[in-house]
Amino acid sequence: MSTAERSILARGADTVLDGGDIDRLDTRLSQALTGAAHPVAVGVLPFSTDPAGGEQGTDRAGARFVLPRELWSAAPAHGAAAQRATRGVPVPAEVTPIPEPEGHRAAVQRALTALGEGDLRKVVLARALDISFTADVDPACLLHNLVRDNTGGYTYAVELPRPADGSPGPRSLVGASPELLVRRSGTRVSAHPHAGSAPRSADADIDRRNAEALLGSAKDHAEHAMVTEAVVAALRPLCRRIDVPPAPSLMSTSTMWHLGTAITGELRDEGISALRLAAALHPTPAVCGTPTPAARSLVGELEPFERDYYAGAVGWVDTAGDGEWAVAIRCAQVAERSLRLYSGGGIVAGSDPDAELAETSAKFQTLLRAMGLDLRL
Ligand SMILES: C=C(O[C@H]1C=CC=C(C(=O)O)[C@@H]1O)C(=O)O
Repeated sequence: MSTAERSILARGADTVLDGGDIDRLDTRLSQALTGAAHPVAVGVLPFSTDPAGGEQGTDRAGARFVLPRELWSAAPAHGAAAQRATRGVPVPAEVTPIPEPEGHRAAVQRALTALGEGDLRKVVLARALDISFTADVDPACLLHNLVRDNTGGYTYAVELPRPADGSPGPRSLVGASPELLVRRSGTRVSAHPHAGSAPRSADADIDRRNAEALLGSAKDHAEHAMVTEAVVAALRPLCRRIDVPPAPSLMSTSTMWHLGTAITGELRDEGISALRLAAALHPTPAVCGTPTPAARSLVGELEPFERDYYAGAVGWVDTAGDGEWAVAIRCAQVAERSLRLYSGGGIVAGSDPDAELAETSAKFQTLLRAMGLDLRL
């Protein structure tokens, strides 16, 4: 994982811990970290934290932690990735959107109808893009280009567990997320939810106008406020002090503008690890919706694919319980010759199906650019 502050590189596995139950994993992790070669475990959480996920014999994506054989913590990696890597990302043979653009518009329309009927106030709907290649994709090459293009945020690559269906070959999740789920350093806790989006433009005037329109959009502020409220509600009982800016700020990546709120607090109890904090917050309405159960079930009904690790979290935790977790968005699952890209957006009252489709297309560009692909979707 590479951030604006540092990069962490973990290689090889001394111990691997799999499973769905985060509380049990947290306990097993602190035991395993005692006396480990390195004081850090790196890991990935799926979108669905169903306790059966990752258990033997089930095909649900589960949490996974690795106590690495080798570990380096270094300065940000962006300087070292100045040159674009071209080998390792072959020419695509076939591109399949799931669903087709019309299907995503229809799903947004159905979500808008659902918003008008019950207590649902927001749901995040995603679509996927399957790309097959004639040769293997090198995740390291993709990671290199993502690091090069994204000097802020959290750029990551993590190996995933083998699926229970017996598919061969390694799989990994590679992405560049702007969003901090949670960071813990001693008693200090931070979260930086992002929600509300507009595309960047190469034309400086259009780019500025897009940013201004986002800052002035009541719909985007409402969409954002639901995330901030949920994050504050989850952290407040755990904190003796919590600081929340009165309004979101304009954030940017190389492809998107967002509204973001930097929340900080002071934990009451240093006994709660960064992993337990991540589990207390996940899934926020930035990736699921409000209220969570109704949104989660609508996601399951309307999205024609499993999210697996998309919209989960990627991060690390150390012996002291400190750690940093990014929301696993702007990512692709890489499996030898195939890639699945994911992109989602929040639907609230006032959302427009065409604009939502365009927003997911713009968010795909983070990965497509790193692959050197100029695909208009
Ligand atoms: C769910 C995604 O983005 C989230 C983060 C920032 C802005 C978002 C939005 O405006 O909808 C999403 O909540 C994604 O990129 O797949």
